[in-house]
Amino acid sequence: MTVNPARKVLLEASGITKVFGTGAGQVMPLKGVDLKLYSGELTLLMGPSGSGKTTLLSILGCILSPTDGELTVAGQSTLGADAERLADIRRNHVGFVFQSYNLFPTMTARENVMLALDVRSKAVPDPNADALRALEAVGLSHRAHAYPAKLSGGEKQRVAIARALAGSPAVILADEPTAALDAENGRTVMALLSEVAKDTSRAVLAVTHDHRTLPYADRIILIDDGRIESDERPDKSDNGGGTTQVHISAGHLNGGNSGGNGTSESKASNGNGSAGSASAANNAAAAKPAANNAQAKPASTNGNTTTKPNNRNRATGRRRKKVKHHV
Ligand SMILES: Nc1ncnc2c1ncn2[C@@H]1O[C@H](COP(=O)(O)OP(=O)(O)OP(=O)(O)O)[C@@H](O)[C@H]1O
Repeated sequence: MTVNPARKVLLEASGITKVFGTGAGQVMPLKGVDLKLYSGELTLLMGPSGSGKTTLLSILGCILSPTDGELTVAGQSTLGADAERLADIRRNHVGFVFQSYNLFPTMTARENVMLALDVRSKAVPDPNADALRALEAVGLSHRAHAYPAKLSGGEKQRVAIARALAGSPAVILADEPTAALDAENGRTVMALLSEVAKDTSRAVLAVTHDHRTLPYADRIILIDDGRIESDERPDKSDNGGGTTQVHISAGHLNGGNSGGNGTSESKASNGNGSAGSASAANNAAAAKPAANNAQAKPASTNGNTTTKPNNRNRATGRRRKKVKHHV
């Protein structure tokens, strides 16, 4: 696959290590990760359970600090940053999308998006108009006044993407964005993320176990035991029949799916995966940053984990993730 020579590095991680605990209970989920995310690209991060994906995503999103190594997001180094500075970088430069959507149930789609604008620290003259533009960008302006309970799973995830886009962060990080969705909605959401990633001022990284996401990737990174094992740009070729073949030479794509050792080839169909909204995705750039520094947290979770017993996602049967939730 050809690489756009004009692409910019929007996130750079160098020598990232992470240690949890001490003594006999110590674990090191990341062992020196170097990674750059470029503008205009959708990158997938895949790997076996426990390989460090969530920990890495949390560090890249300035939720966790690395034990060692340096992270630069949109030109801002986090080296030596205290919690407040990290939060500031996160609020202004990172948008998150979670598998469980994390919408406030008592707020409409528009209000959920406006809330994200509130946490950005630049002023927005008309947050209402900006929120509506972000919803238009994901094809949901007609659902602006609907409450989450009245939205389908796919619509909820599209609202979550609008929320992530609000304020035009440089980096969008998605944690298993299709895991709770059926095939059609999963394709719609991936097509939308793929469109979102085409913006030349934005990079998108999605952690996923879902092989249905492969056709949308510009780049696939495999992590295993805290180290990057491979970093490839899939050979995307459309056979003309609406099926995109994605070829990657990774031996352990994880999730119990690809199987085999040594080289394997993953193929996935994207069908016609139309994101009715996708063409307008760039318009989300119009959703401008806003005023106060308040950290919005989902009321239902108090900003923390939503992991529940037997709370498994529809596509993989895996337990829902435990990454802290930030708007
Ligand atoms: N807060 C923590 N304290 C101690 N150990 C942790 C903590 N968070 C993660 N770990 C450990 O770090 C390792 C990597 O975990 P991580 O959640 O990053 O993996 P993952 O690739 O996201 O896994 P999965 O696909 O199952 O979600 C695991 O061994 C996990 O138990």
